[in-house]
Amino acid sequence: MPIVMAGRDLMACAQTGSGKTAAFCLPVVSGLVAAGGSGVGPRERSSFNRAAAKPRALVLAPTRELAAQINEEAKKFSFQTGLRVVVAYGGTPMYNQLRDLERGADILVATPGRLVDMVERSKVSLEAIKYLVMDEADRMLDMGFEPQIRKIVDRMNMPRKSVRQTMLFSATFPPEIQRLASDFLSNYIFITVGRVGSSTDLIMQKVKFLTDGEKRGYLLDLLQKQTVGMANSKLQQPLTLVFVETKREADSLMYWLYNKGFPATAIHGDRTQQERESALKSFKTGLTPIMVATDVASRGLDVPNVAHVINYDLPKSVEDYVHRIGRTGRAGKAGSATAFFTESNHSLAKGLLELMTESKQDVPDWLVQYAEKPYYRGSSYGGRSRRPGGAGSRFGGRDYRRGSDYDYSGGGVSYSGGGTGGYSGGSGGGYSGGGDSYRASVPPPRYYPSYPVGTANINASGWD
Ligand SMILES: Nc1ncnc2c1ncn2[C@@H]1O[C@H](COP(=O)(O)OP(=O)(O)OP(=O)(O)O)[C@@H](O)[C@H]1O
Repeated sequence: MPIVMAGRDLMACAQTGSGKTAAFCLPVVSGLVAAGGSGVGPRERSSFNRAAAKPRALVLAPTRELAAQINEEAKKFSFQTGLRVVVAYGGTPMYNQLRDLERGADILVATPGRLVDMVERSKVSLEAIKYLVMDEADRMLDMGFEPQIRKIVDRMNMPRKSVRQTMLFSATFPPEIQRLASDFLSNYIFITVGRVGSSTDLIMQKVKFLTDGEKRGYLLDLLQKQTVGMANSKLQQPLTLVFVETKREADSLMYWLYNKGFPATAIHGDRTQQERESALKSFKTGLTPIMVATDVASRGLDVPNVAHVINYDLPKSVEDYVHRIGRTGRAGKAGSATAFFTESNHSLAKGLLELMTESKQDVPDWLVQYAEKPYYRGSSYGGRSRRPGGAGSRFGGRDYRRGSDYDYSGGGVSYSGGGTGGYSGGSGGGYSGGGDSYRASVPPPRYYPSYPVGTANINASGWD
């Protein structure tokens, strides 16, 4: 927050569920209010003589549900400030969103596709953007989203990077994505809580070796074991999120579970937006305490009290695994995660082993053996991710501008100031950027909390 409030660009990496939303919402709201929030964002007549909203802050998110969630949070944070927060995402008719925009927008939360559409229709102008936030920034910039993001940032009249302030947030930041992301940032500070891409050790991780044919039976066992009897003698499932690879499998598993007596719903990209939202709602409220999901639900979603994340199919990269299991163990609460590992997940073994070891989990011997066995990279490379398995480079995955490890001995917050100028933190001094890299001989100033105040037991000791 102090870095953003000091006007610096920022690449920030902190574990899932540690409160990144507040970390960007509060300083943005504060900055807009300080700049004289009018309550209605400035607007102008476009060439079609229609009002174009000119938000001063833009928050981009990769999924519609996440955009909706950030919108809700941003509204809370700007309560009684007079600022208007508006959301724009696809899958729903544009009409209501446009009506909302017509009343002005100070903060616009959007998914990239719908935003491009609105800018092209002259409903939104990006020329007044002062703050640009990319949540889940590595996903925003991976192969799927990069062209749209470049279009929004470079070719839609947005102020250039030294004029606007740009902030990227995620729990994971592979070096390749950091390199790409730095195109959008100017003289930025990179701050991490814990190691880049690590998971919180509030999550108890287990991994089970299975064949594809054994998965359903084992899933049923797990669900039966965790079913608890309630006082009114009804059986109750704790909230359980089951990740699968394909949309078809999500539907098929949902029906199968339902027929076995487990109330389940499904969320994936082939369902209508209305179906997606009602699935999420019925999961959140516990009506269907089991939700089968594809990666559309892997990032950012904050459902309180998810007790168990099951990776029925493991994802292609360790980064995706970190985000998926991060749907539990949020805001200081404990959670558990079970992964079904099959022969075809070989490429993930090394990264998974490193992650589990680092977060002090019990690692089965067979996983160690798999991690040591060579595998053929070509066939296991999975579409979207830039790297197979994510193995290896994750732990080199700190600030890519630095050649070597720069974690402080305390293991908590690390940061490095880029470029010139640097940032002069408040009390205790200790940090002034100036130059490409900074290796502290003193702990950072108290100015940098290691994790949100009031959140307990998050795995980042820091100096606070
Ligand atoms: N200081 C705090 N004290 C207690 N709870 C907090 C605090 N900050 C955030 N929270 C709560 O923690 C939860 C997780 O926050 P948030 O969704 O912002 O996490 P995140 O870091 O963005 O996670 P992800 O990487 O999964 O997107 C939310 O329910 C939020 O309300």
